[in-house]
Amino acid sequence: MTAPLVLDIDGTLTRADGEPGIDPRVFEPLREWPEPVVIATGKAFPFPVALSQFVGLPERVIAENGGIVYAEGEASVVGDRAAAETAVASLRDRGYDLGWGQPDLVNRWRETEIAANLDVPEQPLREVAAEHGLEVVDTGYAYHIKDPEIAKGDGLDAVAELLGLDPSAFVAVGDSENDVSTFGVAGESYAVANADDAALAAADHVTEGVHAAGTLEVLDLLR
Ligand SMILES: O=C(O)COP(=O)(O)O
Ligand SMILES: [Mg+2]
Repeated sequence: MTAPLVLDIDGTLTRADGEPGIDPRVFEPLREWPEPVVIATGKAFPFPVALSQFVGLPERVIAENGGIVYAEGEASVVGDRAAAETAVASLRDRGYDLGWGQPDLVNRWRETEIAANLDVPEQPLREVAAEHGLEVVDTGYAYHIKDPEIAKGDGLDAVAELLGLDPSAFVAVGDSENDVSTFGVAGESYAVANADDAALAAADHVTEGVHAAGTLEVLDLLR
């Protein structure tokens, strides 16, 4: 039976062959999906909006790990970037930067948290985050310096309410620790086979395929 979907981007809609980018095989089934499709990502707000528009989906997005939620024409911004900025200032004092170079397209449009490259040493990053009451979430694509009270799962509650749906009606697919809260809110959850230990442990099911191949499996199962 089809169900509303909540889908992560990186590691989940990405190409199964290890090449960069979204797997184009997901475009058509998502565009034709008979129920709402919510994109829930750690990326800054413009990225899931653009993905939705290019695929031809109504924009229903959870961005910045729950920091920004948009659906049915309504946006809400939870939290602000200022605390993460002060943590990053401490990081710079210790001689490190965010590792993206300039211009920094990862953080340029980010409103509620800041992301660091995985090349940045983890220990000083975690120390400066903790000094400012923040956490570091490792998505396998970036370290996110964020408010521990903000999570994709709360974003799903908010989007479901805007859609007039029970959050437990959703089927979730994801690949990393930033998807664990989504798995807790959705009624059914799938980790793709490439998922990290936290996502594998939290999911109800694990797909055979990696990345988008795993997500396509879930779509086939539900149809
Ligand atoms: O932005 C990241 O680090 C990962 O993004 P994702 O939540 O879509 O996997
Ligand atoms: Mg991911």
